[in-house]
Amino acid sequence: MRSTVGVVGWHRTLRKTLHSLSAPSSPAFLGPNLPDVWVPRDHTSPPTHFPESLQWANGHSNAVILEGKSIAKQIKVKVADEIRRMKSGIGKFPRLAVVLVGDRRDSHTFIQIKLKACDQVGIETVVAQLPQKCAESELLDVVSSFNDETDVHGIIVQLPLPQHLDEEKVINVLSPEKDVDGFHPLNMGNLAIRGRKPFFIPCAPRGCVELLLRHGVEIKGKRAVIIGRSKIAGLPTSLLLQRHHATVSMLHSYTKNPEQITSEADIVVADVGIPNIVRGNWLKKGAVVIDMGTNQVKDRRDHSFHVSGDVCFEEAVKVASAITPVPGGVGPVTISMLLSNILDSAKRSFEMI
Ligand SMILES: NC(=O)C1=CN([C@@H]2O[C@H](COP(=O)(O)OP(=O)(O)OC[C@H]3O[C@@H](n4cnc5c(N)ncnc54)[C@H](OP(=O)(O)O)[C@@H]3O)[C@@H](O)[C@H]2O)C=CC1
Ligand SMILES: Nc1nc(=O)c2c([nH]1)NC[C@@H]1CN(c3ccc(C(=O)N[C@@H](CCC(=O)O)C(=O)O)cc3)C=[N+]21
Repeated sequence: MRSTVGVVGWHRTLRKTLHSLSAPSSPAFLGPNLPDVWVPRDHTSPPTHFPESLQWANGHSNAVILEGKSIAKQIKVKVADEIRRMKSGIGKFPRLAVVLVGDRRDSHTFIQIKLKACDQVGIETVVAQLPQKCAESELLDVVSSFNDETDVHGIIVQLPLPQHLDEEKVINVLSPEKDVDGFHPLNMGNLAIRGRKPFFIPCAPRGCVELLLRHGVEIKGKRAVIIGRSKIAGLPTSLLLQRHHATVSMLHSYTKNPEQITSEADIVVADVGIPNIVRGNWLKKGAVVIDMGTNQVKDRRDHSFHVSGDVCFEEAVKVASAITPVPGGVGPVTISMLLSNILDSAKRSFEMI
């Protein structure tokens, strides 16, 4: 079975020494009134101001730029340190299996970013690459075989899948205990219901909340508007923000007059996939803006690509009190949250937690 799959290979850990920074303790990811078991392990960070990481935008605005790269680096240092201690203590380390179908340019870019990050912290990876036209049964077999491998602690199936494949069927087959993306209905359902505990919280929503907490943005009682309802970002972000006691509205492609709704929001999260859809006049003065959009835009003249967010930054920065840049905002923190989820999964498997 595995012979039909291009297994790119095991990427042995480089265990590069990421210079040690002060070790932050944990924020309560699932909201302030949840039991201690909810508090993620100590490789994530407290709700504290990090003045050194704040930058002030130039021009007409004094919006704080919610920079994600340095936060991601700090989390990576903690994860790498734990993995180093795991390796020297019990001689084991985490392994991630990545399933990549087809040849979408953006998916290949995202996978390269994930593999590099795993390599930096000492997570071993294996990639199963399937052709665009692969049969659904072939994909399901690959996922099932990774479910059965005890030394695989996390599995990600890069989305979106080609249209002929049933995404929900594939995610259903994933073992919820290896579902480090947090997309399995058991994990998503448990995220939705107050008092319940998923094995994993999806990475982009965790990245969004980590950024808000790190920069001291209050979530409780705030009006949050999420534009987009995908299972990767929009839906779980709305679920996580309600667990943090925000009052949440979700907008989608059938929403009429979205700018009316966003202009009442304290926190606006954009997860649409359309460059610059969110304009400055969509925002209330002083709103906090999280731009999850990572759109690869082709330059008409030289055919090169650049990354653009869903928010028109130049306009929004003049209105917002704080805003994430693209690139360098939520994206890198999302990746560090994936590393944190994989480490947690390995620790659970080794009965270290
Ligand atoms: N930074 C990060 O960590 C991450 C970034 N992303 C980025 O976020 C973007 C979206 O990705 P993804 O969620 O996978 O995309 P999807 O296409 O799965 O979802 C897009 C969502 O936007 C909604 N939408 C589409 N058009 C409009 C509109 N005109 N007004 C309001 N809502 C609209 C859709 O509504 P409907 O449901 O009605 O179709 C849908 O819910 C991409 O740029 C992606 O790269 C994604 C995940 C993580
Ligand atoms: N199973 C699955 N899990 C995912 O988590 C998943 C997915 N499928 N499909 C696609 C989306 C998108 N996503 C991003 C992750 C990192 C960046 C990221 O690192 N962005 C960098 C720049 C990236 C670039 O240069 O292209 C930044 O914003 O600075 C962006 C987007 C995860 N997704």
